[in-house]
Amino acid sequence: MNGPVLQARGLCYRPETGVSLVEEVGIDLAAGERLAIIGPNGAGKTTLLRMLCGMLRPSRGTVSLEGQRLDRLSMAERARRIAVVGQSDQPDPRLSVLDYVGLGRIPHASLHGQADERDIVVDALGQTGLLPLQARAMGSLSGGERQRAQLARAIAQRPTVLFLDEPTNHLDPRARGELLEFVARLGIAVVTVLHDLPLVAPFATHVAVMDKARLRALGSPVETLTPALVREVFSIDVLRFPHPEERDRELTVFDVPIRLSR
Ligand SMILES: Nc1ncnc2c1ncn2[C@@H]1O[C@H](COP(=O)(O)OP(=O)(O)OP(=O)(O)O)[C@@H](O)[C@H]1O
Repeated sequence: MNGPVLQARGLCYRPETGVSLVEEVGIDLAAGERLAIIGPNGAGKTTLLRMLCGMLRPSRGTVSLEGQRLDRLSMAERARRIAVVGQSDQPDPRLSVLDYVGLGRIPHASLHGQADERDIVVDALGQTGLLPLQARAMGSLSGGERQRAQLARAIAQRPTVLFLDEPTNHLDPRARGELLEFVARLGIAVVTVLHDLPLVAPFATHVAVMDKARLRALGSPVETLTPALVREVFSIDVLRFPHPEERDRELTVFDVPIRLSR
């Protein structure tokens, strides 16, 4: 399809009591595009993500999935087309990794044969490197392994749009890059909250910069991660240098000052 797979118009969220947490956000995402939502703590990133994936009803505005209003789709239809890996997901610690990843197939259960279902689950385990751990209990996994299992469950869902909230939490630096590379290779539309600024440009095709409940900028990484905007929103400097060994690469340094008095 040519139009956006995910479209948001005039999204606002204001709890019954209190100030607005998200104001007037509009977003278009086409198939295969990857949107990183960045911004300081408390800027409204997770609130925006939760509205985009249908977990939170906007106070105003609409979200559409492949041209259909999200709030008019049945729960089953949403579950077939949207997968979410949230920050506070608490997988049942007694489930085996295999059974947990298999939960991703529940929305599709009546549509395929048992053998196909099992192949899809095994494929998701294989893609995330979890085949050797498939018999382990979820409660016995390390933070990084659990993160991968959650991603495997989401992949097994075969969604149109994948939503991730800080997916690189709990992962070491190398694993962070590998996870995002893997997600990018899926080729589907992805929306992720990301705190790892150095990984934003290599991963995302689009960046939404949230600050104080508002969309401060929306565009490509080059358009949005400018030194002026990064300084204004995050209060840190961003510096770019030619890579000393690879001629076509630039190194970007986010200069986070830790000044200890002696
Ligand atoms: N239901 C709610 N009622 C009142 N305030 C809320 C509610 N949900 C979130 N907040 C507040 O709204 C602000 C934005 O929260 P949100 O989780 O969207 O921020 P965030 O940008 O994802 O932050 P972080 O980077 O710290 O995870 C925070 O100050 C949070 O405490």
